[in-house]
Amino acid sequence: MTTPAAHETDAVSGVPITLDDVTKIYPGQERPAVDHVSLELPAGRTTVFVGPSGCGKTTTMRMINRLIEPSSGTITIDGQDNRTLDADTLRRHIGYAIQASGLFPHMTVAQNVGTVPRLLKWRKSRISDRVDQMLELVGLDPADYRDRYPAQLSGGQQQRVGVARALAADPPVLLMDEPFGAVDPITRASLQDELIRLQEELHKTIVFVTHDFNEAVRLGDRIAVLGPGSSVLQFDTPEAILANPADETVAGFIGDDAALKTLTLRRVGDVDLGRATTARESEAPADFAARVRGADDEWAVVLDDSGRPLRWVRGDLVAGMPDLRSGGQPVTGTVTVDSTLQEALDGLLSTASATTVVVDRSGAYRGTIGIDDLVAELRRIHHHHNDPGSSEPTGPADTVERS
Ligand SMILES: Nc1ncnc2c1ncn2[C@@H]1O[C@H](COP(=O)(O)OP(=O)(O)OP(=O)(O)O)[C@@H](O)[C@H]1O
Repeated sequence: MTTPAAHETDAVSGVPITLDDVTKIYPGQERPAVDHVSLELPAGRTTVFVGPSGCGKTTTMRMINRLIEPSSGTITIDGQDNRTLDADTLRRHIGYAIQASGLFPHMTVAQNVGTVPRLLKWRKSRISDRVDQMLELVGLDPADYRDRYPAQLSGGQQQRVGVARALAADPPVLLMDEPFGAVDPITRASLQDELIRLQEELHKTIVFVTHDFNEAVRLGDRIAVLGPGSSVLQFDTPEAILANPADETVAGFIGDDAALKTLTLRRVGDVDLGRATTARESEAPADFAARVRGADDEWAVVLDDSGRPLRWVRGDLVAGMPDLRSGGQPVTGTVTVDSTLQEALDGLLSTASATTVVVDRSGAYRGTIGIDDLVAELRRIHHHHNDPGSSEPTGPADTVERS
């Protein structure tokens, strides 16, 4: 197995994990909790196990770091059978974060985060530096937090410390068992954003267990939808599962809003932007009116002199306006190229023009997205995943395959 240090300069620091025909029958149980499961988890990617309570997600995950021993089958980590790895090697290679953080209540934040480095007998100064580095990574000021006890932290802060602890020895693999299950929805969303940011930087092989399909869509490069005995009902990119669920059970798990969930996977920058007719507010209405008539636009956009969108004006009313410094309706709900298409949908639902204005990072006008553009994009994605012969590019799904 390659050591974490050897990966430091690589784009991908994670390693592949393979489950080959793995079964777990708990003592005294007739039915296997995990029944002949085979899965290949790609290196440097987040794979989410999602499925109903009791289907065997946790058991499957815990067999990877041997907190649970399989009854039969083989699990390899970077090609090596995990039964041949001693406890220290497993600790060094696999971080583990669980629901409600699992922090030791009698230890400070610093002692909690330093748990695995201490077991690995790192020097004190190295542990201390690493603790500070990890706390900064998860957005907690070391000076403020390292000496607190878990009870002196909010639920979200505890989860951050849990993630910092799991990452402390820089393991290529990170197992996360419903790590954000015990916090409120807003904190949960911000922890999810943080994990996405961390993963963009770290490229670990992450295995993430959740009940929540929305969370799976948000975090997963791949989703394994599991049924009873951890049977793999579907294993694919979130987009492919949403566009083409393998069966009724998977479709039921997705819910009725597959299209809305798909919109969360695409960015505004992925689609061709529309072009509204625009004018600076210092311009004469007559010139603007002529351009709007030429383009046959129902709505047009007035920009300030720095190019930032100010107001929507009705095309047929422009000619009668005394100037462009007032009138019309304020442009609201703008999005940037980094926003999701769902955010664009939210934006356009709040405007009379049913169109969202897209701005760049400085707030200057870039283009528009209308409801027709969103419908066309959804059709394109659906067509791609339901027509194997199609060669149209699919953005995120292709990105996963390429890199
Ligand atoms: N130590 C144990 N002894 C006997 N049966 C167990 C044991 N641990 C789990 N099980 C059983 O194995 C099955 C799978 O449990 P597991 O915790 O892996 O499911 P899960 O999908 O993670 O569930 P949840 O989402 O509710 O956490 C369940 O039926 C559970 O009752």
